[in-house]
Amino acid sequence: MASQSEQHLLSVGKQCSHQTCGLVDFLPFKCQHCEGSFCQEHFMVSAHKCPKYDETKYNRVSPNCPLCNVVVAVRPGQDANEAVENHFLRDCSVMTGKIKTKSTPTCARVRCGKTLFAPIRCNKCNQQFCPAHRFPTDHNCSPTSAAAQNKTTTSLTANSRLLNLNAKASAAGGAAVGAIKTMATNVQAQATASRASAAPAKATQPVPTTAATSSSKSNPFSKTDRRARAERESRRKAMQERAKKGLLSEEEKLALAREEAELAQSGGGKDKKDCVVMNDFTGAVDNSGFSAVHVELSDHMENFTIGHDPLSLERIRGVLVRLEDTIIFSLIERAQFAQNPRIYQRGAFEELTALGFQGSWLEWFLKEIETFHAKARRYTRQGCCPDEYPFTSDLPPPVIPSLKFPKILYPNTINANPSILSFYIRTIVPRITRRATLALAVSKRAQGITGDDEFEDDGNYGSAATIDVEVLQSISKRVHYGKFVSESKFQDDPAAFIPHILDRNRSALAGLITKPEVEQKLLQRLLKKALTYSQDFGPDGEIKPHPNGNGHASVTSKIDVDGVVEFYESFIIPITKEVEVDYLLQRLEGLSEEDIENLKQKKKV
Ligand SMILES: C=C(O[C@@H]1C=C(C(=O)O)C=C[C@H]1O)C(=O)O
Repeated sequence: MASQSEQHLLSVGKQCSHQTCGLVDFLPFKCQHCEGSFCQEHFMVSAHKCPKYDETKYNRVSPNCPLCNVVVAVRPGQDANEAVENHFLRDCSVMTGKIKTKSTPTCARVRCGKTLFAPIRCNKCNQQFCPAHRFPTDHNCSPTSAAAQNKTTTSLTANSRLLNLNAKASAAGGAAVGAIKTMATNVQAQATASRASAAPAKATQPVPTTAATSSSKSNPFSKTDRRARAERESRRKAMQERAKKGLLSEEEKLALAREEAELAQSGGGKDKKDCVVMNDFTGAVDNSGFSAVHVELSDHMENFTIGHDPLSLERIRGVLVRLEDTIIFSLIERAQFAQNPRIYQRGAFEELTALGFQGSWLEWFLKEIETFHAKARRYTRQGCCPDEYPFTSDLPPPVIPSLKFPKILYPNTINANPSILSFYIRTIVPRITRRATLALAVSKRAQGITGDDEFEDDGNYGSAATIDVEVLQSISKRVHYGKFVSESKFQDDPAAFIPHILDRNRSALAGLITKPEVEQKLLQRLLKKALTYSQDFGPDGEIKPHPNGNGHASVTSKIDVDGVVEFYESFIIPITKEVEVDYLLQRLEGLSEEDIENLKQKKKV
């Protein structure tokens, strides 16, 4: 029984209102929602399951738009998804094309994203941070030049933006994750849609080298319009200058690209050309008097319908680096299945013979898939500037008008696909599927199936051939990108190449285009990528450590890592260089001696 003084003390404190607690707390906490008194253990709304707490009124996270990085306001009770969707449709400067007013910057540290009212710029990586992350050690600083940093930021693809977005989502906590995930899905859908519906017509209109032109909507003679045009032109030129220094934000670059496209569409009084001639192949200014204006949008963009310098060696190499990922991941997919040699043997399927098709199962897949892709205008006219080369011939014309790409490559007839297909079937498939093939044989022997039948196949003809086509298309694109490399190097210094082209000196040309340091770095990078991408992860994302046949101990590997490197070293790089030399040998065809002399005088500044 408590004494009198203790009784007195008890009257000072308050009993915890939690139904199972009742502790007398001398410094009780008061819940702002239900106004109950609680001890330290139960004062949180979650601890006493407060009936008066409204989650939507309090725990709201305002997500950042993944495209324009503006904080999207979410009204009390409003679904975050809905708020974000509305932002996309009405306010997002990237989705709507409105030139973005300067938004308040946010902390560049991943999973922070705090709105910065007093940004602190890191003098190493040139990004802006909140006070908590202003030091390089607090924000995983990657010291690069301001321009490169800007470029890196600029070249964020939709996907990498989405990755950042997911990082923000997990940092932002539950309420926003759904909205951000929905937004991420829609961003991808929008990005795909906008890529698919990219208006190529604008990019094909010539861009006059003269000063500002009148837009078709305005009156070219009115003073007000002239001033508006002049302002617009001076703003465009200023942005172009900043673009050259890599100082534009992504949105500004998109705005500039849009400005260029609109200007190109208004086109000026000159006769329209089918193609924007991105280069004068004769060495003289091309007869249209036009030269394209490029805006660097991203180092890795292959989209030739958006103006950027398609012959920048840095951009081209960026595409080759990105294609390494595509090739590795598609090989990882193929490695799941046994070799299934039957799908590469002509006449092995009587069902195909009955259809009148004499080729192999894989050749049938190539024909059917490429027929559909040709109708969807995947293959532009040969020799101009395609970066997609079919493995089959006699394909139908596109059902929609073909894209009028700007002329980038010199007309040529080079197609290395027959060699790529043969090497793939004879060398890559057996090596990359060896583990699955041997595992299949073990399981067949366990069922008493022995001899050749052990190694026959796992019956996944459709899956294996579908992935085969993907691998072949990615290797083909990579190898034929050598043409862009050659055109870029040729334009840098035509005089260095022309004598060897005229002498048909393959080894001298090969010596000019070969960059051993680039190749060496590529093979080192490739090994790291293959090791990383092929790791097996557990349900919690942990790496499943166990030794494997590759000799790279302690990590799992879904693919023959050494095989990937060998494919590049022994085939992909050599055949790329053969394509580069073959392209150069055709580079002067059809040019007069005067044209060739003019070319010799040119040197890229
Ligand atoms: C592609 C280039 O040209 C050559 C081919 C290379 C390749 O196929 O990876 C790499 C360097 C060069 O030897 C280049 O210079 O980047």
